[in-house]
Amino acid sequence: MMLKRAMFRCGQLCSRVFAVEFDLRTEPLYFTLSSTPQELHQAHQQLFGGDEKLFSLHVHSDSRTEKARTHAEIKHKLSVALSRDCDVFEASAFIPDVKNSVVKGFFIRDKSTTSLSEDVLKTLQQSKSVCVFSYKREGQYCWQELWSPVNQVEESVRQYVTPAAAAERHPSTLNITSSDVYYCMNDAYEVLRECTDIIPESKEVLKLVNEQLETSRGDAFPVIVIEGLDATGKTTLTEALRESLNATLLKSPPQCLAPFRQRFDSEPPLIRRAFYALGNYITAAHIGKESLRAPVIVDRYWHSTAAYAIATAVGGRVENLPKPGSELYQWPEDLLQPNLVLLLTVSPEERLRRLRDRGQDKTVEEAELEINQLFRLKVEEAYKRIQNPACIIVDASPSPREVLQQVEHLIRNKCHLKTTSSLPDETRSHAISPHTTRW
Ligand SMILES: Nc1ncnc2c1ncn2[C@@H]1O[C@H](COP(=O)(O)OP(=O)(O)OP(=O)(O)O)[C@@H](O)[C@H]1O
Ligand SMILES: Nc1ccn([C@@H]2O[C@H](COP(=O)(O)O)[C@@H](O)[C@H]2O)c(=O)n1
Repeated sequence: MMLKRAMFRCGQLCSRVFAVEFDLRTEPLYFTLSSTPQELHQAHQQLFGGDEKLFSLHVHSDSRTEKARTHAEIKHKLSVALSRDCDVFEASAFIPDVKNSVVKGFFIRDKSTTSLSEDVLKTLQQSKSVCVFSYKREGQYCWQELWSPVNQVEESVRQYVTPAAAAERHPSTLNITSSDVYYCMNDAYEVLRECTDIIPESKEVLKLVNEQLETSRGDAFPVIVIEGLDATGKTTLTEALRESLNATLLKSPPQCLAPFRQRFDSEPPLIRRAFYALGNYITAAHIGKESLRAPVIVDRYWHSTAAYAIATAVGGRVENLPKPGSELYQWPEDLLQPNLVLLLTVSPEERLRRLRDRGQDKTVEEAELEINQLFRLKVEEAYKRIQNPACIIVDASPSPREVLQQVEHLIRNKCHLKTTSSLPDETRSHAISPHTTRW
C-alpha cells in the first residue's frame, strides 16, 4: 500500500524537470527523465558519473503548511543525521514557467561505505509526504528509480537521466508568490489562519491584526522609510531623524508583535514571511494615524520583507534572482505606500566592522562568511529592484552626522520640505527643528 502510494506520488514527479544546486557558483544541473538511455554531459558526469550512492528526496503534500514544515524538518534531520561523507544539495522538480509547480527536495551524494544514509532515508520515507528516488549507473548511463529500503521496486520503471537545457527562470522563483512574498494581506492572513492548531500564537497575531487595522490616510505628513542590511546604521539614523524632524518613529514589525517574533522566526518561510507581512499591515495602520500629526520615520517596512524573502527563497548566485522589472518586485496594492524609501549601504568590510564593534559575528568562519556574502549581495540587489516606490540609495559609510545631513537634504528635496532656516545645507542639519519645519 505504502509502495503504491509512493509510486503514485513519484509518478507525478517524473514528467517534470529536475534541478540540483550542485555548485552554488554556477547554475543548477537540470535533467529530465526518459525511457531510453541518454548520454550524460560532462557537467552531469560530475554528479552522476562517480561510484557514490545517489538519492533524491521530494516533499509532497496537499497542505502547504504541512509541506513547508516537513521540508524544514527534513532539512534539519539531513544536516544532523548524515555523516560527513554525505553531500546534501537543494533540489527541485518543476514545470518550466508554470507558477507553483515546484516540488522542493534534496539530492544526497553518499561517499561512505556504511548504510547510515539508507537508515536515515528509511525513517524519512515513513512520512506520507516524502518520496525517495535512487540513482544507478550502467556504463555511461544513469537511471532513476523509486527507492525502497527492501528492494521491492520490481514495479518501478527505469527512467534514464537526460541532461536538460537551463530554465529561463530559476525554478525557485516560480513558487515565491504567496509562499515567500505576500502581495495582499488576505494571502498572509490565510496562512496564519491555517496554522492556528499547530501554532496557537497565530490566533493572537490575527487578533492584533483585526484590532489594529485601519487603512485611511488623508492629507498627511510625509512618511519616510529607512531600509538596509543589519548594522548599516538604521537605528542610529532613524533616532537622529526623529529628533531633528520632530517626527514619529515607527518600526516594522511593530512593538506589539515583539512577543511572537522568536516563535515565528523558527518556522519555515511560508509561515515566517506571513508573520512579517502582517506586521507591515499593522505598521501601516499606525502610519495612517501618526502621519496625520507629524512626519513619520519607519525603520524597515515592505522592502525588507520582500528583499529578505526573495534572497532566501532563491538559491545560489545573484544571477538566479528574478530579473529587474519582474512582477515579484511590485508593491502590494493594499499596503500603504511611503513617500520616500532610503536604502543605507556600506561596504561589506565596514558592515562587518560595525557588527564586530557591536559585539556580534566575532567568530564567523570563512565558509560561513562566503555564504553570508552571497546572501548579502542578493538582499541588496533585491532591495534595489523593488518598484513603486523604488528606494534611493544612500552611502551610509561617512560619520553619523554626515549621513544625517545627506538624508535631511534628500528629504527636503524629495518630499518638498520647506524650511525657514537660513543656514546653508551643509550646516543646517542639526538646526532643523519642528518649529522651523513645514511639509
Ligand atoms: N555612520 C556611522 N558610522 C560609524 N558607525 C556607525 C554609523 N552608524 C551607525 N554606526 C554604528 O554601527 C553599529 C550598527 O548601527 P545601527 O544599530 O544603527 O544599525 P542597524 O542598521 O539599526 O542594525 P540592525 O538592523 O541590526 O538593528 C552601531 O554600533 C552604531 O553605533
Ligand atoms: N519589515 C520587516 C522587518 C524585518 N524582517 C525580517 O527580520 C530580519 C531583520 O530584522 P532586524 O530586527 O534584525 O533588523 C530580516 O531577516 C527580515 O527577514 C522582515 O521580513 N520584514
